[in-house]
Amino acid sequence: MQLPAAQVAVLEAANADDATSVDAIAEATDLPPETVTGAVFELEDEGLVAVTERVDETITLTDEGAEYAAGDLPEIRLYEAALASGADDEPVSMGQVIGAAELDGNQVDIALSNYARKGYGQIDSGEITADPDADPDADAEANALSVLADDGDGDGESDSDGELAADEFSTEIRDQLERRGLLELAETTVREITLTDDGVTELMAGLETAETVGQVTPELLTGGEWEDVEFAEYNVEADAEQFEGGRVHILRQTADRVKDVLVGMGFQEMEGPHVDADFWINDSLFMPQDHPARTHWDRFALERPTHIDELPAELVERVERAHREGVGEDGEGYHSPWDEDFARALALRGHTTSLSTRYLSGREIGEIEPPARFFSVEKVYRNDTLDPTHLLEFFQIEGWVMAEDLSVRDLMGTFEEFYAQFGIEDIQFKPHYNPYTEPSFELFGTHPTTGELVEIGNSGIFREEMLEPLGVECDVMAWGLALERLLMLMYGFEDIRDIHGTLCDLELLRETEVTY
Ligand SMILES: N[C@@H](Cc1ccccc1)C(=O)O
Repeated sequence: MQLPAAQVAVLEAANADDATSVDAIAEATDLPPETVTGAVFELEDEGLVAVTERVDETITLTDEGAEYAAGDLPEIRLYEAALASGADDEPVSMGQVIGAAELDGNQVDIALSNYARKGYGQIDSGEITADPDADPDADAEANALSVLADDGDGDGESDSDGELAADEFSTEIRDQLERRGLLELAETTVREITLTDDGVTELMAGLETAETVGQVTPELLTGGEWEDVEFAEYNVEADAEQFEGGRVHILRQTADRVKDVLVGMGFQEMEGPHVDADFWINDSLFMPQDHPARTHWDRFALERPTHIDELPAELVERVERAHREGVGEDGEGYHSPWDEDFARALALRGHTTSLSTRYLSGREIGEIEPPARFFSVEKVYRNDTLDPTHLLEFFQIEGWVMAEDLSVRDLMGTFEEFYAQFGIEDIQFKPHYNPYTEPSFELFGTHPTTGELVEIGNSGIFREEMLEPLGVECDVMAWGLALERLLMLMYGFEDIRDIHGTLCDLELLRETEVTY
């Protein structure tokens, strides 16, 4: 019988009396396990081998688990230090015992949260006692860790007796250690094969290797050889190693989706600099120069160059006048200093409303006639403190609508229409204050898992004091929404750092489907 090389090798390595695992065959034949698995399925189809499958659970120590297996669990170190300082007699100060146990950082928390649970003693108002009868040698978790560490190759089988290490301690202990992040459980499918009677017969009759081709190469094609060779068949059902390919980050995918939605609602995209003059970021928005958001604590200034070369002189003059005197008959300015040099300072933009003022001023694409709608989905930078809902940079969904007569109903209706496209139907509004809008509203949505209200944006109708110097004569309603917060509402994660930075949740990034 003629068979492809891999199948011949597998048949020769298999046996009629004992089941042989795919891994053992791979080792014996020097073929990759995927190739062996493929060949095994082919041979099973041909009736030459019988295949059995079972799911094995393997246990591996994490780095932290291995560290404790080699040394001691933090709670045991705490207990031993407590004993050594006489805490079995009378309570001793926690600080002293922690120091003596040489526990650092989060190991202190780990020790404290397991100490009383395991009966090593009590911790109460800064003092610790040690139970003289507790026995670290009988600590089931420590013993399970050392069984696993002895296993050496970490394949979940103890080397000495070939039995599963998992059987040597209870599932409660195993689950506890998994919760503590000291071990990882994984399931693998083990396939074993035996030769069938037909398989034995064919083997005895002698096998020949058929020259099959697994891959089409340029040489095969150009030389015309492809016409004569026999191609190996694909088995699309065979297990294969899983490769995690690159993919577009869900934040970027959602940004693209937001752009599609806004374009669908008739908006045009704005573009502009990440580093801009304070004039465009703040002054042209009627933001007083002594506003707290303009202090060096909040903004990322530029060291080189520090100032923009040029600002439109006439516009600067009008903006300055609005700041000093206000606009219109009853107008009131800020009565505070206004300095052009301050307006020329460069910084990373803290909002993309700088793009809106650039476009509204007519400097970007010329005078804009109503009705008009513009948007951007771009990065902004703020010197905030990092926490679960704040990053130093985030994406803002900026937008504005220019028309003759706009009201708060138009603003709210636009948000309802926009968010509904992402399945968010319960937007709430709260009156707010911005120097450049009147009225102003903050937007809130409900977090899908915690049920908490999450601030998702800020909006309003631009004031006369801002629009008049820019030369805009009709109404403009505008907003800045946080893309990351929209994502939180869509996918239910609670910490923005799950999708950003070194602590991000890779599984979430790999598996989340951006649907709309
Ligand atoms: N610039 C505001 C958003 C906003 C834009 C336009 C009008 C009103 C509000 C912010 O960053 O929070």
